[in-house]
Amino acid sequence: MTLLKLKNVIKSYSNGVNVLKDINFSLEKKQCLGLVGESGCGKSTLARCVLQLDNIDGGEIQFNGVSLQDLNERELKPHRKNLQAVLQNPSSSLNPKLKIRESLIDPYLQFGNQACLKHFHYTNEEAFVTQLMEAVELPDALADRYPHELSGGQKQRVTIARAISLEPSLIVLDEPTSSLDVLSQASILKLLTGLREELDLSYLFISHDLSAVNTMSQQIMVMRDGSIVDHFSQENIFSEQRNDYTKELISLFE
Ligand SMILES: Nc1ncnc2c1ncn2[C@@H]1O[C@H](COP(=O)(O)OP(=O)(O)OP(=O)(O)O)[C@@H](O)[C@H]1O
Repeated sequence: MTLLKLKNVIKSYSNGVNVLKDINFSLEKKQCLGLVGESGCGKSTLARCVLQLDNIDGGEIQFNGVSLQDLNERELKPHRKNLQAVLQNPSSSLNPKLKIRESLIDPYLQFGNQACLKHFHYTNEEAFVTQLMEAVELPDALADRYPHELSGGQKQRVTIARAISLEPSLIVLDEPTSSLDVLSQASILKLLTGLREELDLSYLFISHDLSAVNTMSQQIMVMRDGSIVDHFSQENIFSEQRNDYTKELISLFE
């Protein structure tokens, strides 16, 4: 079943840059759709538009069968709990003044009454935080620390725990590992794959790194200058039919 569908999406910035040019794709439930492209091609803009943090200038963004682009903030609220993000820099995603446990409980306090949780169970704040820390394989004791007392990889695990806490249908992963060292990158990608299967999540996984996208995604799209120039199933990545730009990206990781 289709979870997210973009139809003829266009977006320009006020400086006249046409960042998104007629974007069309669908993301099926419980799948990971990878989006790869070089710096400046429009990936983060697309992420912000899908997350309803930025408006589009034309086209349609359907999420769970509902067109989101014309909804006001009050109408969007029930969809926001199902639409979460893990971004590049975990330090800027976490409030430095809040202990980890306070950051982890915050989404539940905002949206909990609308959440229909199947995997996590809310009995009290402490037990809920313990379940989340366990899910992202972090020691419970770290929940009483502040973000600056954690490593980059640990902080990213916390932002993942926050993102999964309401069991959303979609998580937009925008370069989730690019601020981490190679070992932490691999373990975060493994963790994300496990969580997707365990919690029936869907991911839009955005990266400049085709190798990372290839390990995570069932479907892969290649973006260049604001357009999707190639779109294929992961098993067809090495097919002769790939376009020249995709082949160029492949040659970088072979
Ligand atoms: N708020 C803005 N106002 C004007 N132009 C912008 C704005 N945000 C991004 N741009 C421009 O839009 C284009 C796409 O930017 P975007 O951040 O979406 O690219 P990206 O593929 O995510 O790049 P990176 O991988 O470096 O983050 C760039 O030319 C950028 O300079």
